[in-house]
Amino acid sequence: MRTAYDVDTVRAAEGELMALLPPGALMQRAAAGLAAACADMLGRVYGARVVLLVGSGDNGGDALYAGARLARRGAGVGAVLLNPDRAHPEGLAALLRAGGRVADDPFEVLAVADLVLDGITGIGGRGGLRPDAIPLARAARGSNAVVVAVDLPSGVDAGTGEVPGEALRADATVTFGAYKPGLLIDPAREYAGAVRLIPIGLDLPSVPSVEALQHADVADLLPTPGAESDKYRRGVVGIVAGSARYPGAAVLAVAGALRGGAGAVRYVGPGGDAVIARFPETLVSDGSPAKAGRVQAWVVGPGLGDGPGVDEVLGSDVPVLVDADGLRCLDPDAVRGRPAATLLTPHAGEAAALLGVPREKVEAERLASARELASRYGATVLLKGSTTLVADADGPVRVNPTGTSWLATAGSGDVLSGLAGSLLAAGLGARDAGSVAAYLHGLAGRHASQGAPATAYGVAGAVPGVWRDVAASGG
Ligand SMILES: NC(=O)C1=CN([C@@H]2O[C@H](COP(=O)(O)OP(=O)(O)OC[C@H]3O[C@@H](n4cnc5c(N)ncnc54)[C@H](OP(=O)(O)O)[C@@H]3O)[C@@H](O)[C@H]2O)[C@@H](O)CC1
Ligand SMILES: Nc1ncnc2c1ncn2[C@@H]1O[C@H](COP(=O)(O)OP(=O)(O)O)[C@@H](O)[C@H]1O
Ligand SMILES: [K+]
Repeated sequence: MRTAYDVDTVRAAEGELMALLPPGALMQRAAAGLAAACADMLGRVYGARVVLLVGSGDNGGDALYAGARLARRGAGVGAVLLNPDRAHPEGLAALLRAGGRVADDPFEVLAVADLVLDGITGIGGRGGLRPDAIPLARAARGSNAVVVAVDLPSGVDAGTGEVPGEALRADATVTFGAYKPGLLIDPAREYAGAVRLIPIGLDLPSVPSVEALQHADVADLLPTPGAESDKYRRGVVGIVAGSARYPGAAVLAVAGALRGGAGAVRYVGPGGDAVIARFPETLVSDGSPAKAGRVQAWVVGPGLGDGPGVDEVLGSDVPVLVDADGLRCLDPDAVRGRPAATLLTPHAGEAAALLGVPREKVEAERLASARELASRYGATVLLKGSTTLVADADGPVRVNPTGTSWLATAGSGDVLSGLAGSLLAAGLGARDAGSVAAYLHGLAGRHASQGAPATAYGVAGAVPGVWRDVAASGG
């Protein structure tokens, strides 16, 4: 599991450790790791031209000490001090002793730099870049240099992944002690580039604020039939989806559900013929969900239009996943009062409609939006998009790292809902079902696409191969 901690937790852990160590030791650990990472990226340090963007806090101190280490190895290091009177004094002295210097003309050195270290702000930054830093960040981005953010790209919000103004775009981020949520959640994640974690010995709590499943975690959660399993014991998932206008959504949701580990898939709705034509193993009916037979979980909504079934399914006593058209006019009280888990799977537009805010606000504030929805509905919320989040009202939020923007194709959300519903029927809790489904779906998107446009149907077809790969990594 990859874990990320909010700023207060990181500061508390740093404080405890600092009390046990000689002054400055922690910053030296950070700077040593940072300098080593920069040396890797440069390949050859001797003769390399390195520019440090130095703010007024300890983030700038890290950059100055790392710059001193690179200068001692023969790099030409120039520091651009955003606030010369407040630059970290010991760090600046170390740089000057090592042969580094303060740059006279920032834009001149940035234009020819091989590597730029962004030490403007770290976890102490508030708001976006200030006006004096904006042209420097742009010049760094516009140069041929590798741009490396120290701890965080300056201007992003460490705790939430929000980018409140302009921020520095890095090729890589070297972060200290722990991932911060902003390094995993968009839009900030995009500014961070490839993230490298330098351990500095922090003692962190067992419960993080954000976590991301990795192969081995997913392998442990995948349902696997045992000797005594039969199709009912493996779980039956019911799919209420599709309409005369959107018959394909029924096929795609079933396609996902058949790959999600349930022992059987029941389809209820007007798309039975289309479903059977593609998937003869589906149990289809066109009556009401209650008459379709027992299921262990329902999926309701993909391509449903104004079709019936949402209220009836919500009235059942099994876990329910609500997606797409099922999310329109969803009554918080009806969801909150349910005796079993409810998993809502909106994209940003649907989440915005539920929250009564513009879509842009949800996209800018993904973590807060998912949490707010989860709390309003007393449900688990899977907020789709470039980074998919799975949130309950409290506890760690899961962020999915596997997706690809090729998944932004019509119908891929239908496949995801079937997949997640099937995992619910197989017995996973809502948080696990949502995050495992997002993980497999993201990888399946990559396999189906391989850098070219993918179809939603192709994504569903790629799930078994991904499942095998992931299962093989389990203990
Ligand atoms: N603690 C430790 O043990 C370790 C900490 N480590 C390192 O310390 C970093 C945290 O350092 P920090 O607390 O000094 O804060 P930091 O991020 O440098 O920024 C604060 C300064 O920036 C300013 N400022 C604020 N917003 C701004 C803006 N938008 N644009 C421009 N300026 C802005 C604000 O000043 P103001 O002008 O607001 O008075 C303040 O002076 C952490 O990220 C890691 O790199 C590592 O060495 C490991 C050990
Ligand atoms: N830029 C992106 N990067 C990664 N994944 C994305 C991106 N945009 C969309 N996705 C994923 O693609 C799927 C689209 O789902 P959805 O918006 O419901 O589409 P549809 O309604 O057409 O099925 C979701 O799983 C979402 O997370
Ligand atoms: K920084």
